[in-house]
Amino acid sequence: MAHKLFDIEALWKIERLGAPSLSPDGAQAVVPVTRFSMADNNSRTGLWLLSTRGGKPRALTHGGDKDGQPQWSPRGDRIAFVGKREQEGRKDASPQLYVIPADGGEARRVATVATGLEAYRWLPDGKRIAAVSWVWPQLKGGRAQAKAYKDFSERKETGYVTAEPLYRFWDDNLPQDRVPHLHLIDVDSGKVRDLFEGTPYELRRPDPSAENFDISPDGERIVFAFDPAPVKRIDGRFALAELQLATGRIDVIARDDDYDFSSPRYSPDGDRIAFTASHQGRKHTMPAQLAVWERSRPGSRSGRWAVESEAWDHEVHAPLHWEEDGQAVLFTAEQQGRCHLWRFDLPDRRAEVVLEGGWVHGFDKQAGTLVALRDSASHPGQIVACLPGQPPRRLERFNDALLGPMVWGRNEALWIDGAEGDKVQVWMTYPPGFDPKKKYPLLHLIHGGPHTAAGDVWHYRWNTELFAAQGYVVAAVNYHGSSSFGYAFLDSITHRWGTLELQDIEAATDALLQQPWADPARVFATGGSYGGYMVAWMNGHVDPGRYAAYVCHAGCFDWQAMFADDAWSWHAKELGAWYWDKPDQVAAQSPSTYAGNMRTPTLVIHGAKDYRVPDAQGLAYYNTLHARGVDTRLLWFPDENHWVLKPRNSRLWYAEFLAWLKRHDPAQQPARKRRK
Ligand SMILES: CSCC[C@H](NC=O)C(=O)N[C@@H](CC(C)C)C(=O)N[C@@H](Cc1ccccc1)C(=O)O
Repeated sequence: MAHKLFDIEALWKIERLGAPSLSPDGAQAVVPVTRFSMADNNSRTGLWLLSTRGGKPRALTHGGDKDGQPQWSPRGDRIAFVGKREQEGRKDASPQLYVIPADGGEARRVATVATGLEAYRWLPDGKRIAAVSWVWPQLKGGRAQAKAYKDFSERKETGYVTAEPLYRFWDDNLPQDRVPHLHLIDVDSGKVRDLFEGTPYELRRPDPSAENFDISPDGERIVFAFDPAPVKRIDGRFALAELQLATGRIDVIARDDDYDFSSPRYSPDGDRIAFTASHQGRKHTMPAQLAVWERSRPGSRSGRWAVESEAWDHEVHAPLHWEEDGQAVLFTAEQQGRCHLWRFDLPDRRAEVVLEGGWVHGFDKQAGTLVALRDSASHPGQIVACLPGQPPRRLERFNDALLGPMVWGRNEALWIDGAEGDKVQVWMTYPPGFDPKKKYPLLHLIHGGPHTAAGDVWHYRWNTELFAAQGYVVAAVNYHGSSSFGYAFLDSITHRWGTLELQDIEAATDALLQQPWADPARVFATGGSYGGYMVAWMNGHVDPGRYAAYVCHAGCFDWQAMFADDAWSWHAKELGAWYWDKPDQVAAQSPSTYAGNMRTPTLVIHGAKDYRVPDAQGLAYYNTLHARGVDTRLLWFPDENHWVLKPRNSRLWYAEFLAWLKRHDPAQQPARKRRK
């Protein structure tokens, strides 16, 4: 068999799988599968059925181009999903809810909601669905909403007016006069009722998802997380409320102004609610922990809550999933650059790994069968099933024919001595056929966050295998501040951004340059977002010549100007000051302050739709380097956000990135230039 090197064309041919939903008997999973076209520069998502008992995957939907969020009905006869389709001559202007028989057939639009539908959950009777739609809260009835939506869509003005502190998020201009309400939809008649109409309640505005609410097993109540503050901010502290479906009555059941609550899930008997609680009053960096609210007595509207995982130094990720016996909760959590699926035993307050990562991104469990979406640094997402007493087994081979003939680089985690005398983890990917007796260039990929982690995970935008296939030894340092190494490590950089992280990256460079394969003239550092901040910081702090070139993608350059972004209050907490109170403290943590030292060639990349790190940051850095006569180049995307997501733009991104490294790699210069 001919061996091929992994490249950008192959990367975009990968079929990307989404989170699975299981049938109630656990026999089948439904998953969204997205295929991209480099030629057409777009993607289509369809739904596939995978048997957990054996048998080939079957395509369930064909009609739409973005069929997502599939969920099996409680009786197992139907599958709901959200799509934008054309049916009976009517094309959806906004995403709508569809149902399709689980054994195949035609999908049917359940209802037409002018304001569109997003996240949803089935009610246990299988006849109703609770779904989120953004509505004008002062209006009453679907007709008034539809008229307002039509007027808004057809208006000729493009300007937005707002007095909100949270008016955009990532790349989304949050619809300033609309708020996310829960609606109840009758699946047969298509009748829709706004459950929050006439109340002050709304779901969370940034990305309202199905994690924000849950339906009781008897179908009589809905618990949801809401922000009790009259003015909604990005760092709101959420409480829990319960709605009685029969009467519409809403009771606040858990509120503590020191805590932020999220992701409530009813226990199988409906008398307890698991949720995540982050002790924001103690510090803004506090992780989400597992908490449980317990009803005072069956049927009661009052209860008490407690944090259950306080002694377990891990952040709990939603979704939460109760085990059938009500004794334990499943969720994912990171540990040392991996993300496993855990089972947290409530009586013992003890966590154990149920499915190891790589990285577990989504899962479901029904009737004793578990399915999960899992990837690693050496393969993209795969669906695996765990049947009782059996090892995990793959349910599909979507990408095997494409990726099987490729030669892959080896991945491993090393530990080095980093800042503060701490051991620091470095994820390495070596070029295919790596020979330690030969010389190789070293490429740092510096992760963002800062409170995220590089790890055993498949990345489409910073793909370590793709860079390794180009001959680089790739190093991704989990510097101080990274998640997955405990709270003290994560919080260690607060109010002193840049310092410990730089020591860790430099310590990794020192340690790797000791290796016989490392070529000291061919060391590069690149990063995105907070990783982009770090390479700009390095340009101002590290002697020129140590790194041959940098690549700064969506990097933060000046924290005062970063006040224009969507998360402005969060930076002030991380930096330790508002810029008007302690301008020196903020300036001391800004790369722009050290511009006078910057001499290393830098490729600057930014997207104009980036509201998280506005493109003025990248442009200011690029202009600064020009003004200083430093070799620089700008790759600017008018239509991309914080992340470059379109196939053609991604191909351009990788091409420019690699060309920049090559241009500054002494071993890749024409012989005449090298002799000079
Ligand atoms: C409430 S704001 C949370 C900020 C978040 N940090 C997480 O640790 C974040 O957006 N960080 C940016 C940089 C920041 C503007 C200084 C960042 O580095 N983003 C990274 C990492 C990331 C990925 C996914 C979700 C959140 C962060 C990136 O976009 O790649």
